Amino acid sequence: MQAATRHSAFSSISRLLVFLSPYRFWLSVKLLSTLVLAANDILLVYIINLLFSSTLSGDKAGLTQAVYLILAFILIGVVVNFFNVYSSGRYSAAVTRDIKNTVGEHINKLPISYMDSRHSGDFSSRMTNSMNEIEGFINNDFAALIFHIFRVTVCIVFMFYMNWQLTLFGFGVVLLMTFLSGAISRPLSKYAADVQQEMARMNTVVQDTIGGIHIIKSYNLVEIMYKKFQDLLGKLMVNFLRIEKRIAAIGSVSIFVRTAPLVGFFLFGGYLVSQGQLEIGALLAFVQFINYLVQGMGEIPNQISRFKIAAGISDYLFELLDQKTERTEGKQPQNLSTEAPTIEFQDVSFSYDGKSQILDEVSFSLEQGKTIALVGPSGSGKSTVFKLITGFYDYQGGCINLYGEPLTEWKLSAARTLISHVSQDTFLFPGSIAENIACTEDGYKMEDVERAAKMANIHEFIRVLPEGYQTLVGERGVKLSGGQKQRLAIARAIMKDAPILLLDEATSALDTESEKLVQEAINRMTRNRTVLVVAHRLSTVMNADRILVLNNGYIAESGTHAELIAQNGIYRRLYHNQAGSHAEQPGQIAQEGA
Ligand SMILES: Nc1ncnc2c1ncn2[C@@H]1O[C@H](COP(=O)(O)OP(=O)(O)OP(=O)(O)O)[C@@H](O)[C@H]1O
Repeated sequence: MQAATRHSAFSSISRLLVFLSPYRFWLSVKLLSTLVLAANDILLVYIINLLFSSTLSGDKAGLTQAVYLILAFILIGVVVNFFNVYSSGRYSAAVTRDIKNTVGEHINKLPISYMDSRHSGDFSSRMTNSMNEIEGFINNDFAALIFHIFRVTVCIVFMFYMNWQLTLFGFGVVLLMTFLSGAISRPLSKYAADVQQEMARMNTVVQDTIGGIHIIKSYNLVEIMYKKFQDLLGKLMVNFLRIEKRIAAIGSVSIFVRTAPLVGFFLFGGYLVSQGQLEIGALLAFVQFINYLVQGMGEIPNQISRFKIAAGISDYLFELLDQKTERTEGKQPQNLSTEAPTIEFQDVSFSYDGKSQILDEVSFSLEQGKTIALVGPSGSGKSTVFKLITGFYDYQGGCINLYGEPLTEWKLSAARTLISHVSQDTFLFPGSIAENIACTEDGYKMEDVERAAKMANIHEFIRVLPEGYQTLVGERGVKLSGGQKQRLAIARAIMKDAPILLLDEATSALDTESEKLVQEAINRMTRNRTVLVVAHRLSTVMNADRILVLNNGYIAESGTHAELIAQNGIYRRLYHNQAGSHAEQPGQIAQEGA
């Protein structure tokens, strides 16, 4: 996993603020109430001063005024505190929801090339752990920082006004503390981002373990996965401890900062009172100011640490938002040419990593209504051809045309409406069988779903299930057999009714009955469609209008079954290898290496 690009803490936090802007009203209530609460604390100092001065001088009017002010202080505290807490509750949940929506929407638009380079656990970690931290920050931490900065500033102004010598002493300590806590808290953003990454890695291992539990158990890999988990937990602990150590150090500095000014104050303040240069009421007010000051000086470094942690986490979260999304503009499927080939590759070259060439100037043309079978050794690039047609990856050389128009000019989602892709690995959404066949956001008609299921030879199986089409399929369809999943995928493609079919025939061995049902379903599905098939079944290969043999990234042979057998090349060898070992069975032609 790449580390998130580090920005300055302020620029990272300013990205969060953009999400706060729709909730300006409640944010303003939070800020205003925070300032009023800080001002109320200053009012308390005034009340203390007034109370003592009036008591010592016997000023009854002053005493009455002090009592009224105490009542006002309590009333303001109660009412404003309510709005202070309520307002942040109002916007923080909404902001978190908005950020999650934005990030979630962005993830959906990210190109497959980016998704392939990440693990799904990484995405879920960003959506959960990172979001919890950010919610805490916008709910409380940033307002606490403003509160203390404001109160400390006002305190300093008043303290200078009351006695500048005593204030200067406190100031020296403040500067020392700021320097120390800044130095200590600087690496916190980095540690926080590291912790998030460790957490993401842990999610990844947990997801892998759960997803692959059958394989893990059957290969006795439980110990290995557990060890991986333990290692990551260990690394996480190290990072947590580093953060805790820093926070503890910051806490120790805070204790020093709390006590040092007080000691100095009492010595120097007592001297000034004894000299008659300071009133006792003013001295007590000064005590309270000092109290606020040291509280602030203790809290501000902590809040700055939280600020830096939040900045590190937002960097990590927003790194996703900085990724370029797929093309959303371009040609729509209107007035499709009836003459142009459905799919045309013109000297297409492609590499995943910019180093090893997977396709090297591949050219072919698939006419409307025809079937081309792609065969070739494992890893020769057959599935990659599909990925390029569906626009999952950008090719580096040549041109791919759909209905005579370059793919690069198509709106990608529009091009995909023309394509049904049946892959080897059928993904089943958590939901009912009917929903899995319909696969659409819009409503669907049950008779259409049933018609597709009948054509795919899966209707009889579904019909006898206790809940029929409403039966829920578990995560990744564990309750269905391989053949049933394949037929469900075929029903899905029939239901989509797209003119182009990309069919990656499953290589998993099926029993004869299941094989027959799947083959019938494929025959019905491919009728009247333009088909590009990665073929493993002999019947599919032999019935194709043309066969392309991919080898080492280029098309080594091309022709009908009869032509290629006559050529005495790779195809003939593949065919005879297979016919030799599976003379009576279809299947596995492409996998039997050349
Ligand atoms: N996302 C990816 N990133 C990097 N390399 C990849 C990626 N997907 C596939 N490859 C590599 O590209 C090459 C071609 O893979 P591809 O899946 O297209 O082969 P294939 O002919 O379909 O193989 P098979 O018949 O085994 O499914 C392989 O060397 C594979 O390792």
